[in-house]
Amino acid sequence: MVNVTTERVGVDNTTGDAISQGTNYYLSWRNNYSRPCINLEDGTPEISSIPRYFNTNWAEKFIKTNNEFCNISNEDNDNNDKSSFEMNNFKTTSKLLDNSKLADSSSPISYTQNYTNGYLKSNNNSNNNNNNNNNNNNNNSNDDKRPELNTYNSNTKNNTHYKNYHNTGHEEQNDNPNGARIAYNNYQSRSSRGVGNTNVNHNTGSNTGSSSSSSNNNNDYHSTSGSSIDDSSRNSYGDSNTNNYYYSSRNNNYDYSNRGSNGTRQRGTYGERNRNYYSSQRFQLDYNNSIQTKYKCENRGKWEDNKHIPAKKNLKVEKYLFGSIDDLNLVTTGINFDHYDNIPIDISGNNVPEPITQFTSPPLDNLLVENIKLARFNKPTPIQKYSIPIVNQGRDLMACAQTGSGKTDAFLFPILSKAFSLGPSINNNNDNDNDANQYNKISKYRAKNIKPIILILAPTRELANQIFEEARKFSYRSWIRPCVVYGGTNIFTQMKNLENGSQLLVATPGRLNDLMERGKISLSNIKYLILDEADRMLDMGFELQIRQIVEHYDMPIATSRQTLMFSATFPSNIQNLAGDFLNDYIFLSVGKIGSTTDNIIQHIYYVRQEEKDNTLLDLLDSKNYKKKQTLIFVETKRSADALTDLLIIEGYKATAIHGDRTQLERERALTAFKTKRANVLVATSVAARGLDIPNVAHVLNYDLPNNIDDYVHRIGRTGRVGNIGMATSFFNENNALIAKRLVGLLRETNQQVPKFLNDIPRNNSHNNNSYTNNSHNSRKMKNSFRSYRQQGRNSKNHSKNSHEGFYSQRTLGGRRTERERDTTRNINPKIYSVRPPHNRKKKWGSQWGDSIISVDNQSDEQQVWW
Ligand SMILES: Nc1ncnc2c1ncn2[C@@H]1O[C@H](COP(=O)(O)OP(=O)(O)OP(=O)(O)O)[C@@H](O)[C@H]1O
Repeated sequence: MVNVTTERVGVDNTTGDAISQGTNYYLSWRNNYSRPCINLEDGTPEISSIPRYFNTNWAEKFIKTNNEFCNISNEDNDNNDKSSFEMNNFKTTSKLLDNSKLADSSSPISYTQNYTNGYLKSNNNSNNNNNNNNNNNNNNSNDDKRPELNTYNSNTKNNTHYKNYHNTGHEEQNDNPNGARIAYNNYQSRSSRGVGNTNVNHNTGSNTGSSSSSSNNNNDYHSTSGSSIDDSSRNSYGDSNTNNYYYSSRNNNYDYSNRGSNGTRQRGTYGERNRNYYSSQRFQLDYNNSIQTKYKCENRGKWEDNKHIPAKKNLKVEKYLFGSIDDLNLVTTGINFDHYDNIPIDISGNNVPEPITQFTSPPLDNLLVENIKLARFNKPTPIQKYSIPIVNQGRDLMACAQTGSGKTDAFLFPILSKAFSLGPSINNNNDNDNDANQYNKISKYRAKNIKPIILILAPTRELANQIFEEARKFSYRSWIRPCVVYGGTNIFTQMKNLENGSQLLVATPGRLNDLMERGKISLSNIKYLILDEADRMLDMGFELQIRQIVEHYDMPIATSRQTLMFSATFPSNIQNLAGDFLNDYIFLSVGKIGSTTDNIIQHIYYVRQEEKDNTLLDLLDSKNYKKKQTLIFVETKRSADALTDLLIIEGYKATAIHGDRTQLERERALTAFKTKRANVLVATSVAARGLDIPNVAHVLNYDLPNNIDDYVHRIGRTGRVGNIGMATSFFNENNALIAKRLVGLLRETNQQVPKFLNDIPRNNSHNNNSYTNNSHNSRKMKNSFRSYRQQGRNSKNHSKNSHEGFYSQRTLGGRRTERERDTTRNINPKIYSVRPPHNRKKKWGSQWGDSIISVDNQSDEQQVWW
């Protein structure tokens, strides 16, 4: 049963009067409590039961047809009205408004992308009845449904409102025009048990005084507390929580206990998650600001009469782009920066030019050198020394250099410098036109002025964004306008932004293909094609998409463009494949291919699967790691959430980034970590490559990857540009496949190799199947692990930081008591974002659950979205 049903009723969009069916404008609400606001039979309002404001104001707003979008407001409501409703931005597909389905509790409501920023308020005593009625319904409701309307109605009790309420379980950026009244609530919206919701008031603080504020609000923490309440008996908690954080914690605890041990974390998640919404208001603001600035903070030069005319300096923009010297957000070079000069260089190809030693003009453009100074780069890194003259000479390049050694600028500097001095040169090459099929012609025709000359492709959204930011920095004052397009964000906004022209486009392959299919961009003018993380871009996951971009559309052929590929790892099979896209290229490798920098101190600990949590907590509390910015890698999205929950419960400022979070959440999490508002970032492999996060002191592989290259990229998030970093990995039987390569890598970089890794039979770890197939070796390996485990158990005083193993003090001495945990929580009540557990997806319908890929070792573009 559902409690509120909707049905189409014609409404005059200027007067708000209900009119007969057949108009373009529909709106419909009534609750099934047989007090219809609107007579559904003939579409006319029943004046007696329709609140006045429904007639006067709602149509002033935007009420759109076909059940897609309604924006209803009762701004005239003077709060004395009974049964007042207010809803904003209610968007749904037609099925939601199918009355018969809604009325039928046994048939799941199957709609897609149902999205509401709903806002509902009711001050009517009689709604209490309604509410009770709803409670029953809610209790009986089927979890397989997404009970938007249940939830609405369950909240028709006194003084409740929702803001930015997203029914389908995904957080969404709210573009609710109500400004300050925006707040978030996700979890309740999914709860069909909505009684607890009735006392929730989601208040941002800025909400005070708005007509939507109700009596029991005006405190950030109140919303926190209420939001995790799950049954009616807790309403009183909700009430008393109004202004008190502590109670909110108690509510969460209460939930935990009710859920049993397994549910503890889940409820924790909900609770924390809601807290996050409010504590993260600032994140949201930051995000909005940055989006706005992203498009506004420009200072463009011109290309006129075949001359580059740089724009005047703008100190504000300069500060925004280059930061100040004490800016936390900047990565600064470390004490070992000069050691880069000692790394051996391997270079092959015809006519290799001499490396440069300084950033000077020539060979670089004057403006670029000025910008490099603004970025406070004193001298080039080895990869930059070589790549700048190579690209200047017009050569293709396949380059491999250690993580954090400045590869991004190694391709940006020379291409920007060339673009600054050469200007836009329209590609008149007809070869490509001959190849162009009908589709391409259409594409060219429609893609009027969006013809970038530089295209940079990256595997993840965050990396694409980062490269864009770097390009924006170094194209300051120039005629080049960088743009970025990636999935998970509004494609129309991106298209609109592109319409202002873009000479340098950074993209993830999926989104670029999408835009190409829509004919929004033409690649006919591309002079430089760059694949960052090239080995990843050419492996099985992306190769097809890259081929599509390079070969299917109107991009000039390899001889008519310059192609550059960069990565820290380059397996030889991928090198061969890369040859397809390159023309007479130079191969450059700084240091050993696929190796890591010895600025990273690597520890490998033997940790049994079931001891990982405790060991992690011990580690994070230990002297060497305490309060350091720590990036933790796990294998799956689910475990990322679970671990983040645990850390939050234990009082750490933790947040998570993985492919199941919305882009907004991902960006917020990253911002929180970068600005040290969160000290721990739990990530899947989606954050393994390319991300340049300042001050990551410690990378922790809670789960080791199966592939050594992934390991190299992951630990490469620390120890960048000459800084010292620390990487710790938990190793156990599950990681046998990586053991041999790991030992090799540790030796190569002069790290201590733990005995248990040495003990693993040689031929086991490098062949994927040997561990399982070769029973002799398999037994040998198991024995070796067993004796090792035994040794750990017997030795309670085992050194915590021994290279041989890490035995959790918690495991040896017992877990922390509940009280200890509470203490931590109260001392450190600031909680950061996590996403609710994934099982909710399964809960909410097979259409979601079916499409979820649980192992997140894939990048964005590969993930299946609902
Ligand atoms: N010449 C330089 N002097 C000082 N800092 C530099 C220099 N070149 C680059 N950097 C800075 O070094 C940091 C790391 O650079 P970048 O992200 O390009 O590394 P990378 O080699 O691409 O790493 P990864 O392999 O992880 O992608 C950035 O913050 C960048 O601004």
